[in-house]
Amino acid sequence: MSSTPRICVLRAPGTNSDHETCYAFEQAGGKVDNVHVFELTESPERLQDYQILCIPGGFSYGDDIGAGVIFAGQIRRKMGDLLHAHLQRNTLTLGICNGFQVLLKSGILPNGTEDWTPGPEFEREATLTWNNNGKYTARWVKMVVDSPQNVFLKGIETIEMPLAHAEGKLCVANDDLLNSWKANRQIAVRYCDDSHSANDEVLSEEYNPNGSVANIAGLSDVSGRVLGLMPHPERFIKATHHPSWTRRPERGAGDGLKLFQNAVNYFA
Ligand SMILES: NC(=O)CC[C@H](N)C(=O)O
Repeated sequence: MSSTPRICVLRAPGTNSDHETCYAFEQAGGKVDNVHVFELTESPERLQDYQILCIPGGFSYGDDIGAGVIFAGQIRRKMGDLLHAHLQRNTLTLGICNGFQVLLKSGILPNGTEDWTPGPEFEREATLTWNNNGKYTARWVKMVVDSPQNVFLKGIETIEMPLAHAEGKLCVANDDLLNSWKANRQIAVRYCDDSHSANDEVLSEEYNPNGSVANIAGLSDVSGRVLGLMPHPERFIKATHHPSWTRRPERGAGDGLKLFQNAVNYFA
């Protein structure tokens, strides 16, 4: 395997964060292609060329019938075997915001590399739905890492990033699912308060803007090779992206770059 991983940033009609996401992976030292989903459905074998697959943020298919639902259906029906083979290899998969919605609504999360099977039918026990405030909400949030085995989150304990979404509230069908995520360390990141504490008690809108169950901002699969998160690491690539940068000592790279560097360095 090459020491410089090839990265497929997969976009659909309505995706809007693909260029920033490509830039983030490039800054981390990866070799990136910005690929339209139809290119992959026409030439499925292309996915074998990549070590990292990333579904970036945006409004794929206009969020019609629920954010990420149509793109997720495309993945299950038209690219299922391809994705299954990708997950089985020693690859990484990242979904940011709309990408997380796609991973969850296709079942790639929480099932991940171990248990995901493609096909038209599947039982979904978790979803991302409308924020408690009923509005598209854009603001910076603080998070604590709860899944240190996830490749993307290696060495990160707390992190700040901006979020920007309408359908970011994670809901689960039952407590058993939540408990299994805890047992398997699948809760990747949680929204937290200024003292960086977060447990299952849902924090106020100031800290957990969508009202996600157990303050969950992102999920990992069991292997730690798949990550989906609502906030946008690609929007904190430089220290000066932070809204308080003039009052902070940090210069150079922003903390969001670490996720992309961790992914690229996994193949070094
Ligand atoms: N930034 C994004 O990817 C937004 C995701 C989706 N369109 C939503 O509003 O929920």
